[in-house]
Amino acid sequence: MLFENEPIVLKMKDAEVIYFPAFFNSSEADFYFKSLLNSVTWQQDDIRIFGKTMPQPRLTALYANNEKPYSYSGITMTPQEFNTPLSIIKTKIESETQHKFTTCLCNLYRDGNDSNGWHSDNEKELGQNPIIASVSFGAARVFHLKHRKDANLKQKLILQHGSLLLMKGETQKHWLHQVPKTKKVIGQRINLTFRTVY
Ligand SMILES: O=C(O)CCC(=O)C(=O)O
Ligand SMILES: [Fe+2]
Repeated sequence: MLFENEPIVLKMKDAEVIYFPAFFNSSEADFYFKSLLNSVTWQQDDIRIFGKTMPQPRLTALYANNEKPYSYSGITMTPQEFNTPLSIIKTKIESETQHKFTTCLCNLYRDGNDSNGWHSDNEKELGQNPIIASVSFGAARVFHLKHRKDANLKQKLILQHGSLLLMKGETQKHWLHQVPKTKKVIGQRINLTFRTVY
């Protein structure tokens, strides 16, 4: 199809969200899915929520081109150096966004029971109005956004294999996002969130 990778700018109050459904073509996306599944050092950390310790409901890994750690949900992750596939993907995203990223938080959702609860990427070390570039490979998953103050304002997207989602401007300040569990029988999904950690 001719315009399949035209970016979709979501009409959202207090937010700037842009979705590229086919940022990678299907053979590139297949290649990166397999190569990241094998090359990323996936681990399951314990998180603290409301004073309770529990295993995170997905596997994660942190990569960066500096030594700065990243902390969220009561855990502090120390980065490893970027591997080859992550570096290539980072360069392609930097050329699209005209923004330099330092860090990539990788998520592996093993099946529909893995998830990412309501949060915003508003950690201090990301600075004000951070740009977050989120790449998805593998099983398509639902992604919800909801406004912090106005319960009527919601968005639902299906993040496709090979897609890119950009969240910028005041999105993190005014909106929360999540990847809910699903009862559907689905395969693994890899998500990469590129960030700049100051
Ligand atoms: O898996 C996703 O699409 C979202 C990941 C996310 O929100 C995060 O890592 O902060
Ligand atoms: Fe997030």
